[in-house]
Amino acid sequence: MSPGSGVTARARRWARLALACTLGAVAALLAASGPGGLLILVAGVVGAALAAAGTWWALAHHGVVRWAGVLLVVGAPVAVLVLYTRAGVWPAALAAIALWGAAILCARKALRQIRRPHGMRAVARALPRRPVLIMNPKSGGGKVGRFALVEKAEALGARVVLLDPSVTTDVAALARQAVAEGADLLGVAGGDGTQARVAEVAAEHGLPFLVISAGTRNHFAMDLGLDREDPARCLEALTDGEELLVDLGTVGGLPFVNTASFGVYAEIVQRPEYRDAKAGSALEALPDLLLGYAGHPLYAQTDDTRLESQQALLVSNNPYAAPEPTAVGGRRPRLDLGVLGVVGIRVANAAQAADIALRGAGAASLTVLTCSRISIGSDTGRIPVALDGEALTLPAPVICAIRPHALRVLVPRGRPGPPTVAPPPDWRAVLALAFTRPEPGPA
Ligand SMILES: Nc1ncnc2c1ncn2[C@@H]1O[C@H](COP(=O)(O)OP(=O)(O)OP(=O)(O)O)[C@@H](O)[C@H]1O
Repeated sequence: MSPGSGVTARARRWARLALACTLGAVAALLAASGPGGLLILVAGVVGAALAAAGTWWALAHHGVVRWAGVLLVVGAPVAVLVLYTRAGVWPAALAAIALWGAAILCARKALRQIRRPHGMRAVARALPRRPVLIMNPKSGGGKVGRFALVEKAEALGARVVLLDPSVTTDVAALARQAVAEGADLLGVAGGDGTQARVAEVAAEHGLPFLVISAGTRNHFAMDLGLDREDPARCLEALTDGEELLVDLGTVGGLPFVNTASFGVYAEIVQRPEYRDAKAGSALEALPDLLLGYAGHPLYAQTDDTRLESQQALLVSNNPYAAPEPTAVGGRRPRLDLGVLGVVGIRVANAAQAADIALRGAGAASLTVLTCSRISIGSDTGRIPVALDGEALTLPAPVICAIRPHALRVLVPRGRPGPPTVAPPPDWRAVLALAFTRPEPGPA
């Protein structure tokens, strides 16, 4: 939307406040005695760049270099604070940082006012009469038992199929059998990988699908706006539900609901020790993967863009709001835009890591785009993929695509809704907003 359309007086006030705070931050820098303002600015930027470079050395190396990196991550911000104090500029620095923070908050608030209402639109549907729910008793460390999901679901008239934790069950086959026996809704209490496999069967048969947030991470449930603290609340959809029509991603013909990750992260989750000691195993493996990756880089081709020598590629079912590698636990504001989100990462040294810390999604080592289809290749015959966090390898090239509005998801009408997303502020839009005449509001 252009800033001129639908601009309200309130949006303009927030935009002007954002600009006033920005000017205030600049004034605080100028007010610092002598070259103090420049010192604050330069020391701040250098400190952030050094901390990012330290992060790179800590992740991409072993031994002494790793420890030197850790020292830099901790030491750089401390050194900046000491410098501010010794130069007597800390009050000005504090004021500048506080005003800059306020400017960003106001800018986001202004932009939120002009954004079109963006929740996914739910429609009323007849409630299911023969729902079948597949539950994994081991998911989320035993949430099925802890929240009495079997008893609660059966009390609402659902048939529950409990997975046997001692064997790996083909859940798609179970779901197909349930459909053959007359199920009119399929649901899963389990991790996102299991959700994807059963969701595909539901989509294939045009049946509604119920997501029960009984996994550990529950990213799909989060972006659907479901309750992640109490999975039992997802069952309310069986008696008071409505439907969302969402997209499904496919990788080499396999379904995914959140992400397909190629490269460094995919290599880490292939390791058998990953499930038991996730952080430790990742730290052990990262140096080889990051620095040794030159041997088998990834390349990718969309309809109009080619990406060369990528270390990691993250393909998501709809784009993330803040597509930066530092935006851990990101969110997708919508799951029904009919496009894949793609983030390509190519970091070879500490300077490029620092560039990402300073410029975020604008850094040269990051590529952020959306597309409806992407082909991913490598000079090896098979490519490791983490599909909704689960490890597999697929023959290259791997084709990722989106199936728009393929899945009907039944959600409770009283769901909490997704947490609000704060995208990075677009200052050109804020500037335009601040000086645009507001449109007359409704009577
Ligand atoms: N089809 C299956 N049959 C039997 N066991 C399974 C099946 N799928 C997963 N498991 C096992 O169940 C456990 C829980 O996995 P699941 O992915 O459901 O939840 P989680 O790991 O707690 O959540 P998340 O996927 O969010 O990390 C794992 O040990 C996994 O190996």
